[in-house]
Amino acid sequence: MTHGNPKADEPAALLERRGAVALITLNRPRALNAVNAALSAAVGEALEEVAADPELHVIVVTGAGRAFCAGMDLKAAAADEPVMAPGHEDWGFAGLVNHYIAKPVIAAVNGFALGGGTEIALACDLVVADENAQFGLPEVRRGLFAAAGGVLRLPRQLPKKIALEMALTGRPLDAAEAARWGLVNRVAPAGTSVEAALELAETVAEGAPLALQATKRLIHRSDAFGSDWEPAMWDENEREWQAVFASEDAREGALAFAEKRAPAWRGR
Ligand SMILES: CCCCCCCCCCCCC/C=C/C(=O)SCCNC(=O)CCNC(=O)[C@H](O)C(C)(C)COP(=O)(O)OP(=O)(O)OC[C@H]1O[C@@H](n2cnc3c(N)ncnc32)[C@H](O)[C@@H]1OP(=O)(O)O
Repeated sequence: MTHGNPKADEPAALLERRGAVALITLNRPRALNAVNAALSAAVGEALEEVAADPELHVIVVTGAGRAFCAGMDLKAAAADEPVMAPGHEDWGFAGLVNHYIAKPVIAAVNGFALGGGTEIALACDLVVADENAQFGLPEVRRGLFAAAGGVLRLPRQLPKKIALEMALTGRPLDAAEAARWGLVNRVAPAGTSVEAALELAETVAEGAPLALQATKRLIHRSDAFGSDWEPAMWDENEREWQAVFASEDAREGALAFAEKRAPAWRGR
């Protein structure tokens, strides 16, 4: 019996190409896109395909049906089935939450984002939430804790007392409250979060791929250093600058401006 999929052969994650934007959909709607080994492996394959495709510059992740992701598959865990795909530790669910992805990632949170679902949103660079979305870390109420980045990222993205209240009580935030605390960039009207996220992704994709990736890397790296980010980050900033400024795209960007035309990025 295939967990959560209406049909046995339906992939647990879908990959669609929208120009320079890749749309990855967690596809276990009957289990509210809970993360089991099949979904993690399918996400891993999609992410590896996107990472290797020079034509794809930005990623949008969303969920099929009425949930974004209801977290780890508790039924699989109860049945002692693996919840992470062996061999996909570097990609899959782990890849989504562990920043193994150089390209900017936007979460289109179309519904429940609980446990690992909120952890995916925390790991994404931008978050667009449906106005009916819910974010929460109920792990402690399941005998677990938010081990996929939740306890590590929440206090860096929200005020610590709010992070502690979420993680210690499992209390969910609705989209408006999540946006108020900075967990969400945009709240979209009900049912339009994917469309809004794709529009935002197209805006991001107007930037040069190498510059986008250097920007993402440096912002996350400097964030990791907390307040004492100097001088180590200036050295890293210089290394990234030298690489990007020497790229064909840096020259193309300047030329396009001078010639009053749109740039044609080559990703090198
Ligand atoms: C990974 C990087 C490396 C790090 C290394 C560390 C290891 C990492 C390990 C993995 C990550 C650990 C940290 C994360 C842990 C978790 O995520 S724990 C799970 C947290 N999630 C929850 O507790 C949510 C559980 N679900 C609910 O509370 C409710 O379903 C709901 C979301 C509030 C919706 O309720 P309702 O509308 O009433 O729908 P339901 O009938 O409950 O659900 C519909 C069907 O979906 C099934 N389902 C829902 N959630 C899950 C789930 N999490 N697992 C499995 N199945 C789920 C539900 O059972 C229903 O199915 P049917 O009964 O068959 O219809």
